[in-house]
Amino acid sequence: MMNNHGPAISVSGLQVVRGRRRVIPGLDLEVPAGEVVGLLGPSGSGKSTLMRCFVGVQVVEAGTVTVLGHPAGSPVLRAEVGYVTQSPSVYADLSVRDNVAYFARAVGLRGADLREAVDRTLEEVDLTGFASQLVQDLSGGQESRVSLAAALVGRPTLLVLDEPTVGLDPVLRRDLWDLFRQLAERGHSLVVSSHVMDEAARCDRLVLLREGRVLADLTPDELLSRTGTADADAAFLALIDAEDAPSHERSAS
Ligand SMILES: Nc1ncnc2c1ncn2[C@@H]1O[C@H](COP(=O)(O)OP(=O)(O)OP(=O)(O)O)[C@@H](O)[C@H]1O
Repeated sequence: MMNNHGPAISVSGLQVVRGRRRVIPGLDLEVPAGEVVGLLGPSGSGKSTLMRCFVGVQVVEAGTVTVLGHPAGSPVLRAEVGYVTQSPSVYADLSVRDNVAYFARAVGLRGADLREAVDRTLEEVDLTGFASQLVQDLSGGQESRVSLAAALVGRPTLLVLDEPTVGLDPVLRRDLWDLFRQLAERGHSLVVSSHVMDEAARCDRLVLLREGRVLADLTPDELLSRTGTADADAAFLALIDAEDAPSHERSAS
């Protein structure tokens, strides 16, 4: 794991144009190291685009994105940043184990270290019983866990996970969030996007995006106390309503 004493990610003056739309008009953000940071926001608010900037696969119009002290996408970050997109990124005609072993090899693991890392990771994503099955014969939720295992196996310093719990049942979702927590306790940094507001409570920090802007950057407790609501869904709606209210109403409340 890379030694880095600064923030996991630092974004300054970021602007992104996709198609003909300025989908991120100017964004500043600091993601602390060693925490689980939830990236939340409505569909189209820019979560995936921002994650693409973190991993250096998005063309940016202006601004800087610094990851573990290096420009996003630098070759030195290749084994340090794990990224799981919304669409599966594994090989359908290989077995679960061969897929995970392939990604382990790609980050330099060999021999007994490789076997141990693959076994441990399959266990963590609850796929040990499916190790020899071809990916094309798995369910959607199982396949997305193979993608997660592929990103996890090299124990990257930073994990960027785009909606990793979509399509999973409540037990698996809970187990994965427990795993994210354990990884953060061991010093890894995680950025996890989600539509599911009840997952917000499991994060150390929340970044709420709206139309490519940071609407709020706070802890789950701060979110609830600032909005006076009982759950993250209601809190998010309250923040949006507050932003949309005419300014005289906002200052009166
Ligand atoms: N390839 C593309 N070309 C043009 N516009 C795009 C492209 N991909 C995304 N966009 C636009 O960029 C904006 C942000 O999209 P993005 O996928 O980052 O949002 P999101 O918050 O991840 O959404 P969701 O939760 O639905 O996945 C949207 O307005 C979307 O229409």
